[in-house]
Amino acid sequence: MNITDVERDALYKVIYSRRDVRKDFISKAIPDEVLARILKAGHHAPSVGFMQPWDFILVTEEETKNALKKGYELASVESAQKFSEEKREEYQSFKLEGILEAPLGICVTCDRERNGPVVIGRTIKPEMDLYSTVCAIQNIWLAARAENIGLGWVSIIHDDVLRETLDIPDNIEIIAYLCLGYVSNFKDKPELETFGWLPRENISQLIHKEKWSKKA
Ligand SMILES: Cc1cc2c(cc1C)N(C[C@H](O)[C@H](O)[C@H](O)COP(=O)(O)O)c1[nH]c(=O)[nH]c(=O)c1N2
Repeated sequence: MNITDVERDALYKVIYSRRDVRKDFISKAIPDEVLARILKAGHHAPSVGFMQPWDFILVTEEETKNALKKGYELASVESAQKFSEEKREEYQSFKLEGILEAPLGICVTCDRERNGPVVIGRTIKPEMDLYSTVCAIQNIWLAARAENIGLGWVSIIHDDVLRETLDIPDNIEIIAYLCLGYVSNFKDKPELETFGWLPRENISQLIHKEKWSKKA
């Protein structure tokens, strides 16, 4: 099956216009069939040895979100201490989660024992199952954008808060908590770029020819 030029352009449009979204969520519910498409896109990600180690916990209840938001707030205070004094205030001014505002949360986990213990491609680098799960997350992120749904990744929260609140067994690795919902707009650039926190790296500085020491 060939991809047409129009289809190719649509894919790049989705890639370049995807954003990490933490605000501007609107109250429109995500229809079940749309969510099913997004999750199926995640489930069709590549995975080491076709291990498919992921699970998706869907969070919609206010009480659950409130518990996670509390966890975020504690972790955010803890995180702020790690920044230099001059950066701290700016860090604290950023909105880095949309746990309560987003209608849907998805916790993505990795079952490190699934289809194991010996998995093709994971014998030498066991962490490949974690990376596979991140591939699923990227598919979800892009599929959500293609559905005009914003998604924000919240990693400023301790695993034990997610584990206890969502009843996740000890042998299951927690990879991400994602906040999803329709939004009033998608920004053109990463917020951290707009606010001058960091610029986008120059890609030519990241491409090496044959050896690390030789830049393209
Ligand atoms: C693994 C991981 C973890 C996080 C993120 C991303 C990824 C990949 N990002 C989003 C991140 O800040 C964002 O992707 C970059 O700033 C680039 O912006 P766009 O995603 O292009 O909009 C993110 N953002 C945020 O506000 N709170 C967070 O806890 C996190 N955590």
